[in-house]
Amino acid sequence: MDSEKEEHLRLAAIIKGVHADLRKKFKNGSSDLDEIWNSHCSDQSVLKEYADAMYNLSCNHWSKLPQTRIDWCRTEKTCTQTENKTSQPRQKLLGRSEENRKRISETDSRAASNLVSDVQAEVLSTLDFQESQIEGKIRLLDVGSCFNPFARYDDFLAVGIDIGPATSNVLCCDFLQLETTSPLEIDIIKSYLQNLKSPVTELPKNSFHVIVFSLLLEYLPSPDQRWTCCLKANELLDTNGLLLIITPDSHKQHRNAAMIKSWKEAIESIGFKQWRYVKLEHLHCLAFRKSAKTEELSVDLNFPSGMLYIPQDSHDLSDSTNVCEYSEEDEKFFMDSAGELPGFHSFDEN
Ligand SMILES: C[S@@+](CC[C@H](N)C(=O)[O-])C[C@H]1O[C@@H](n2cnc3c(N)ncnc32)[C@H](O)[C@@H]1O
Repeated sequence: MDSEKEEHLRLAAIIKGVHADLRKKFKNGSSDLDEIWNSHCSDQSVLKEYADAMYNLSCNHWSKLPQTRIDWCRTEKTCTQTENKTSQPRQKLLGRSEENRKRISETDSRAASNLVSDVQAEVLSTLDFQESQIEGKIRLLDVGSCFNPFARYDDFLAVGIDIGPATSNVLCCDFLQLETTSPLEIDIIKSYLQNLKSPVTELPKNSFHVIVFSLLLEYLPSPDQRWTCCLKANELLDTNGLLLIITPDSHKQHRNAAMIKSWKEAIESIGFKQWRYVKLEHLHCLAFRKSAKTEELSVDLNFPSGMLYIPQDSHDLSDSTNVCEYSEEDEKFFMDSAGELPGFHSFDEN
């Protein structure tokens, strides 16, 4: 095994170990979820080791994958309109009305990927847009940001938050504990966000055009925590804002289709409409548009939390006492990701 492959395995083991350890503690039920979570968030050595491993994997290993999750978030029709051949400013895409959503979805299914074709650009140019435009940069909150990969793009005023930041441009914040406060006037939001300091304990409602959960939800051991994150995203998004969820899955699309359907149903029940869905080789990428405020909804907001399940939730870890067991899903994601690296074939070929 060459040294690059060994290093990938070492880093992947750190990530998988933290996920598996949290899941095991949660399933053992020896202490309650809040206690497990608070103790995890105060374990600086584990958070730092995880952050360094994730940063290293993302920048030195996975960035070689043909299409990364960050590219997907930035791509045309997801968030911004790169290489736009239309006369519409890119920010206007976020203000698209629900009427246009259907027409654009048809284009999406034809495209099946995020490639910007002339045909799509033509279709986009014929669309009318809502009056409301976004002035200035797109305000983007990257939850579980690790190293703020969006900071280097001029399109965004990117706020990266994480319980264990890997870089200094990410603010310390536990999204699960974050309080949402009254909305701010539009002309002061920008300077408010630019002047945030660690630790961030509160953010004003309706402040963001885009919220990103990239590989965040599967870090959390309980569906209730995933649910809390989605409810909070609704509160922090402006009307028509986008919630982008990226979750790993190296299986073919149909394998976890029921899970994705369940997520869609759950998230749509709290004031979102699915805007876009793409299955990349190793990832599901989902975009939801905020269509209503949670306080305007009559549904029981605690009802569908179990619908935000992941396959790992149902794995039985009860027999494992000291050893952290990795789920099949974790294993496949990391193996396949490494398999994409230049010079790698498969970990099975030893
Ligand atoms: C798998 S990493 C993903 C990092 C980055 N988003 C990416 O796509 O490469 C998950 C990140 O979520 C962070 N995280 C988990 N729970 C969090 C929470 N409640 N609030 C803020 N960050 C959290 C972890 O510390 C970790 O950095």
